[in-house]
Amino acid sequence: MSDIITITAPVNIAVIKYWGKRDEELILPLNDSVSATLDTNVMCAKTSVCARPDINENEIWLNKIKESFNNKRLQNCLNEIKRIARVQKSVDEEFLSWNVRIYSENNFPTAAGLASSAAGYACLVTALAILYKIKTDISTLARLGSGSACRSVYGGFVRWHAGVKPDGSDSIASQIANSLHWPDMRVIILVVADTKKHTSSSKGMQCSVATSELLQYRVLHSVPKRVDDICTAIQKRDFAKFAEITMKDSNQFHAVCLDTYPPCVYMRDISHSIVEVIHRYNEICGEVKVAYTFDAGPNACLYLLEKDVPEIISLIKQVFPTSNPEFIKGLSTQESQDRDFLNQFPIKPFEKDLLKYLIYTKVGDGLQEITDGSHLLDINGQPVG
Ligand SMILES: Nc1ncnc2c1ncn2[C@@H]1O[C@H](COP(=O)(O)OP(=O)(O)OP(=O)(O)O)[C@@H](O)[C@H]1O
Ligand SMILES: C[C@@](O)(CCOP(=O)(O)OP(=O)(O)O)CC(=O)O
Repeated sequence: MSDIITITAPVNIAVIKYWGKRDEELILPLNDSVSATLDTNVMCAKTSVCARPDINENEIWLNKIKESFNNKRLQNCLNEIKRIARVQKSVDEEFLSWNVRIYSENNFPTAAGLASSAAGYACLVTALAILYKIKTDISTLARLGSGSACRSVYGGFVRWHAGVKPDGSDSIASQIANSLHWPDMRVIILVVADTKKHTSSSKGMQCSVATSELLQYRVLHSVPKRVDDICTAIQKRDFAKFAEITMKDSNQFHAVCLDTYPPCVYMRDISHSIVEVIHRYNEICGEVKVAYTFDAGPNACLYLLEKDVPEIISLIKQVFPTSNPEFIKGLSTQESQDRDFLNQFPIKPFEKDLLKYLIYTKVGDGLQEITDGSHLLDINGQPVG
C-alpha cells in the first residue's frame, strides 16, 4: 500500500506563445516560449495519487468524474515515470505492478483555454514522481503530458527552451525570475466563455505547422528576438517593453491561427473589443499600462501593475456592464473613484453580460506538496467526500 501523495500546481499564461511542434510524440516545440506562473491561491489543479494492490485497473478522476485511462499522453507520463523508477530501482517490482488511482480537481474551468492541461499535467507527474520516488527533471515529464505544462513546474517567470536534440533532453523549462522579483505585477483574466473549445491547442497547432507560412516566419524571425527582449524586460522590470512584446506576440499568434488552412478562429468580437479598449486606454494614459494576451480561446489575460488595477477594473465594468453580482473572483480589489476619467473614456458601454466574470490574480509560486493531510483520497485510496 502506498502513501497518498497530493500536489497543487499553478496555471501559467504565456507572453511568448508556444505554437507548433517539431515532434508530436515527444511534444517538442518549434520555438522557445515564456510565461508567468499564476498564484495557486486563486487558480490551481490539485491531484492526489496512490498505488495499491486492490485497484483493478489504472484510474483517473477529473473533477469528480471517472475518465478513461486510455489516453496516450497520460499513459506516456505513467510509463516514463515507471521506466525511470525501474532504472533507478527507487521502488520494488511489486510496487511497480500495482495500479494507480489519480484523483484531480481544478478550481477553475477545464479545457476552456485557461491552461487547465498545464496545471493538470504538472500536478499529475509531480505526484507520480514522488509516489515512485524518482529523481529527474519534472519539467521534462510534464512536457510529455502537455507542452505548456513544463512551464507550470516553476514559479515566477519561466522560459521553455525548445532545444535542438531529437530525443528532447534539452527541451526543458527554467526559471527566469522568481515570484518575488516583480511583486507588483498583476493579472486579470476576462472570462468570455468557460465552456470547452472547438479546436484543441494540439489539433490547432498541428494544422498550423502543416499549412501556415506565417508560422515559419514567426519561428525563424520573430520569436528569437522577442524571447531575448522579454527576458531582459522582465529582469529590468520594464513594464512598457514587457507589455508591448506580450501584445505583439499574442497578435502574431492569432494571425498564424488565421493563416492556418482552414483557419483556427479563437478570438471573438468581444475579444477584439477588449483589444481596442486596452489600446485606447494606453493611448489616453500616454504610456503602456496594460497588456492583453489571448491563448487558444476568446478569454483575455491582462498583465498590469497593482497601482493601475482599480482604474482598469472600473473601466472594464463600465465598458462591459454586468448583471453578475459575483463578477470579480480572486484577490480582493478596490475600484477607482475617478468618475471624470471614466465619463470621458471614448468607448461607449457594450451590451450587458458579454463578459461572464473576471479573475484577479498575481504572479505566484510553482508546485507545492500538500503535507497538512488535506488529500483528495482517504487512507483506503477512496475519494474523499
Ligand atoms: N487536473 C487535471 N489533471 C489531469 N488532466 C487534466 C487536468 N486538467 C485538465 N486536464 C487535461 O487537459 C485537457 C484540457 O486541455 P486543453 O488544452 O483542451 O484545454 P486547456 O488546457 O484548458 O486550454 P489551453 O491549453 O488552450 O490553455 C482535459 O481534457 C484533460 O485531459
Ligand atoms: C496557446 C497556448 O496556450 C498553447 C498551449 O498548447 P498546449 O500546451 O495545450 O498544447 P499541447 O502541447 O499539444 O498539449 C500557448 C502557450 O501556452 O504557450
